[in-house]
Amino acid sequence: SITLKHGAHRLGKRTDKQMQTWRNYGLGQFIHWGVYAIPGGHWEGKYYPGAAEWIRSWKEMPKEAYDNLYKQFNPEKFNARGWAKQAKEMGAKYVIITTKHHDGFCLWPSKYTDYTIAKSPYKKDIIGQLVDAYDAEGIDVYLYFSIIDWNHPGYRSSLKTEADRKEYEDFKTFTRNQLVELLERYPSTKGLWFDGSWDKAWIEQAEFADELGRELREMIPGLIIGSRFRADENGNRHFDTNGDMMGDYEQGWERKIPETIEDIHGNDWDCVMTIPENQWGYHSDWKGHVKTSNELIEMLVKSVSLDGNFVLNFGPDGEGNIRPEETKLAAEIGAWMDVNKEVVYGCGYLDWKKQDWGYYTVNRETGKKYMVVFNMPVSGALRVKVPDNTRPDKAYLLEQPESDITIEEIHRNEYFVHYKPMTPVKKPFVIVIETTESDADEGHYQKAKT
Ligand SMILES: Cc1ccc([C@@H]2N[C@@H](C)[C@@H](O)[C@H]2O)cc1
Repeated sequence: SITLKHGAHRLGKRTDKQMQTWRNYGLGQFIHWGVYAIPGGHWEGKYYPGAAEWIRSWKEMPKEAYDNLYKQFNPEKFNARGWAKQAKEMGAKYVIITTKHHDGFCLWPSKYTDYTIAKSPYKKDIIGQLVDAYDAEGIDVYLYFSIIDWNHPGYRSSLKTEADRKEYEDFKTFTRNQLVELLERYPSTKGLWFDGSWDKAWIEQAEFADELGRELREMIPGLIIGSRFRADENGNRHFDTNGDMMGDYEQGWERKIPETIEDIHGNDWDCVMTIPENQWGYHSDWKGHVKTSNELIEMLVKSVSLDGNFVLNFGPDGEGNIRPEETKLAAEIGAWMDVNKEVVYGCGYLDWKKQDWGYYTVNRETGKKYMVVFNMPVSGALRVKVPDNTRPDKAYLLEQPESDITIEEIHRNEYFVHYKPMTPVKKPFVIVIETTESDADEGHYQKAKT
């Protein structure tokens, strides 16, 4: 590997308490809220086919009109306590809230720009109310911050001229000032979720960004920052020139989930996911597939089974309401978590061969192993392959610990867990499997000669 000044400053996973807490969350909530919720994906009767929070970039949306929307922003229905309560009932352990998206509108009264909630009819600090409400529910708060800021005069996506560079220096100072301001105003923040860091102009700022990251981490010891924040001095993002991850967890899994444990390269990671195909901010007319709670629970469990966190996005409307579709899904996920949360919280990857019926998770403290079943085989026989020297002794339904499910040995290190539900299975369910570590008994199985 080569020597880098602004590459990864740590190899391997962080082992401190704050990061252990982060690793054990399992389920998080993303909130995308801002002035883009007012048009909600439409403008003068026209339907915007893109992601609602990007409507300002739509050729049909006059920039002037968008940039004046904040003068109408007065979400009277906004109730931070209600949002936090709903997230608690869903089972979210952390929340990531947009403080400022690419449009540059600040949901907190920043003193570094007038384009903030303080200058809207609503006036009050939205971030402050959300931080207090989620803290009160015991849900850890993380702040989303977009480096891209279409409102700031010094913002550039690339630096072509000396004038660009001069302007961009102001933008860099502004960016730093806002981040320091956020951590000063909201010291209970556990981490920053950066977005909009792919511009060439920002990629050239390896030294500045590295120094800024150091300064922010100094302000809140243990602060957690993902791999999307900065590039190294060779313009490499997420992974530096030596292939080492920059930041505390990988932020590459946006609307996608790794397939195998090899895909995560031994790093912590989060998957951030939308309920429709690709809407983060509020769009009043979702098109295409809207995910069901079964799909979202499977994504959650799949993420946990591969040592990641799953963060589900909510896009409140211009009035401050969480829309009915999201409320319904939050309740369905919460009902499932009420019964099955122990397969998510504090759990991670079990190195048993993945089977078709679903996913294994294991509690990192207790070693308790779970089979989370999504696909019941017609035979009722759930195949389980165990490592050498491991023997499954007992299996029972998490919901009925007295249930005793038959385990049949069918081959060396291979078993059928026989379970035929009495009633049709409508939601994923969990079988706890207990094992004994036994010495290798050769057993009577013969390998085929081929
Ligand atoms: C191409 C693209 C740019 C920005 C995004 C932003 N990242 C998500 C977390 C949302 O904030 C979305 O606007 C998504 C796709």
